[in-house]
Amino acid sequence: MASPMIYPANSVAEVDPYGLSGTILLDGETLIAPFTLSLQAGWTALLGPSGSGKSTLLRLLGGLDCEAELKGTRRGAERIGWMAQSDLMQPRLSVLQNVMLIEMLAGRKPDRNRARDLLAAVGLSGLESRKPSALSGGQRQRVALARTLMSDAELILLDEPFSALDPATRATMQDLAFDQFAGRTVVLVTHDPAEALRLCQTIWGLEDHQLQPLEPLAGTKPHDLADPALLATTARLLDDIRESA
Ligand SMILES: Nc1ncnc2c1ncn2[C@@H]1O[C@H](COP(=O)(O)OP(=O)(O)OP(=O)(O)O)[C@@H](O)[C@H]1O
Repeated sequence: MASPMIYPANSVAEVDPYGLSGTILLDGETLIAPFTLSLQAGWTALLGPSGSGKSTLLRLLGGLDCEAELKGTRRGAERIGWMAQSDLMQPRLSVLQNVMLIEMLAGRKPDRNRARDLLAAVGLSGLESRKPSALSGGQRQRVALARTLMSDAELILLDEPFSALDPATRATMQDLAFDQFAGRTVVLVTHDPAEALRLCQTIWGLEDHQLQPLEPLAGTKPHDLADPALLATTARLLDDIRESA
């Protein structure tokens, strides 16, 4: 039998470095009641209905500007990889320049070959010189994903990154992101129970101002789309969500 892993008490912060705890207030009212969110390497989902506060929680975790206020503590990263719900495309820049934008803004020399490779990986080869206005919504979302994949930050925050994609492309992009972000700490905001179960080792449900742990699906991620356990657990989770709505 393998001996248990023992961490010295003062190394806890290294093991579990990111998190958020406290209460989130919006206009003086409780948006999210007292909670503790502690993040480990790997994928964590924030699942919940529209307006429950998922994006707000993600923004606060990233230390980004927000209407809401955290009464509590944040353990964030110095640098984050951030994919917003809106694609944040710069309309005057080409697709390729948009993929390299974060590096350019940070004054780093962008890796043009990597940006091209990532555009190919998201299925957009040949569109490098187009302007964002000449792309479909799903194509724009894939440009935004390629831009986030350029990040070498340890903490990656994804706000509904696959929402505009057709089911086949969505699964391919989920697999790509899962592969590319291996070893990092990823927080995924989603409405989709199947997406959360397929990718995430930890799932938090946000509803009625409460953040509560939900049971993830055991086994190696990402789960096959046709995995019977994934289908059955998704159906059960959807039923639970509909019952509590
Ligand atoms: N800029 C803002 N000013 C005032 N209230 C805001 C602002 N942005 C969001 N809110 C409010 O904060 C609450 C939480 O919004 P948030 O965007 O975090 O929810 P969400 O769960 O991410 O929703 P969705 O799934 O629809 O994106 C909502 O009641 C929303 O109306």
